[in-house]
Amino acid sequence: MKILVVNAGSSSIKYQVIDMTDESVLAVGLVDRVGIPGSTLKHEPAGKEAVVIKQDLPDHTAGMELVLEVLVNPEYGVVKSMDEIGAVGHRTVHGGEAFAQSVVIDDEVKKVIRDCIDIAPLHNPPNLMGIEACQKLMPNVKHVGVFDTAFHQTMEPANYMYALPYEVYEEYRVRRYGFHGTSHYYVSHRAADMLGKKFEDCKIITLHLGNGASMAAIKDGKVVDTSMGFTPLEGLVMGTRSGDIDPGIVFYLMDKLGMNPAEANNYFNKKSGLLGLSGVSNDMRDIEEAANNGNARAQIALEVYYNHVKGYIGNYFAKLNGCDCIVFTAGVGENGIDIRRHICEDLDALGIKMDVEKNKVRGKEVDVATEDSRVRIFVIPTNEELVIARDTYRLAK
Ligand SMILES: Nc1ncnc2c1ncn2[C@@H]1O[C@H](COP(=O)(O)OP(=O)(O)O)[C@@H](O)[C@H]1O
Ligand SMILES: CC(=O)OP(=O)(O)O
Ligand SMILES: [Mg+2]
Repeated sequence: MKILVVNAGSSSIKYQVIDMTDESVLAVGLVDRVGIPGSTLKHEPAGKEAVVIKQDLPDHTAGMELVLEVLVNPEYGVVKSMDEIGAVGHRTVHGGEAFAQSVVIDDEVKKVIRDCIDIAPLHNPPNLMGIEACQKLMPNVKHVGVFDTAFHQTMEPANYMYALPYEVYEEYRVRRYGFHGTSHYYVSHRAADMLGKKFEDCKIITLHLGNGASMAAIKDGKVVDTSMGFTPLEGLVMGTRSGDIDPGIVFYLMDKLGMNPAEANNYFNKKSGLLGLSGVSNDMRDIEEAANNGNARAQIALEVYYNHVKGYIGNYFAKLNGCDCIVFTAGVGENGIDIRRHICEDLDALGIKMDVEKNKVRGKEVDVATEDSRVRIFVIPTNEELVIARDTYRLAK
């Protein structure tokens, strides 16, 4: 069976077609600037040259229509007709407490995703648009929702409850959920393989450092804690998100800058983080370049970034009572050689010692710890699409 995997963001649609007979990737693609003039689709069929199509796409349905056209194109398509696609797997960010597993999407499931829009305003609306566009265009196949929150549902109340009046948990489900679960799941299982141990016997700290960034502490096959919380705003410094701050700042700046709640939400989610601190960019490569050229704000942005990550390593070390390995993944984690080096600097008291020569790698599964490091340091490229395809296949076949 061939599976279409869809990750619909607010102005983008990422997709892959995976043949489950051997899990080979037949095509990957990205539709950019959905709903913004100047939309483009970049389609990369395996073993062939990439195709770029420029065509304005007013909404996600128009974007998905173009994707489906491209997939069956006689020249650069990867299937003869859409009948060859057996099921569609959708990355879905917030599933609240409803899903600890992936599910076949029906009206009930869509209602839960809709109900969570309030608490995932950046992610759930485009996810839902992607699902509805695909259901309209492919009504006869199963659509499976794979939730960022699912893997973290093993957390105990000690780690998922906030010290707020208990009623807000009961009435509004205000608690910590955690995100990027599909990625933490994938890399932690790969890490157990690299350790040569059963997943259930490992203590693992995973660092998903992308544009959005989060960490997880995993023990006995369960997530003990993770850095994102009620929304994907908590935790590490991200491209445009502040991560942990004193919540008092929110009220103070709402007053000083005259922001209403929606404006404040936008401020801490989209104008903060590396972008806000540096004034340069949300992209880590730009920040590093600016810092190397002497930009003091970019340098501070990097130092704050490292500091948050180091803090969580210590936090999770304590919560796990030690750890077998830490795992770097996602765009920055897989490629940021200097970033990884700075994060691991002066952690030898915890038994974390990096071999800086071995660390000079990008996008490969490697152990970059010294021989005598008590804790292994793995670089593991994440593969959320493969996890989504596997779950979709399991539920659809
Ligand atoms: N060679 C590199 N060095 C440092 N950071 C990198 C490198 N390549 C990519 N990145 C960073 O990875 C981030 C994007 O990560 P990614 O996991 O693709 O994000 P997302 O999926 O959240 O869009 C960007 O900040 C980008 O700068
Ligand atoms: C949940 C989340 O932060 O996702 P992303 O990194 O794709 O923004
Ligand atoms: Mg990502």
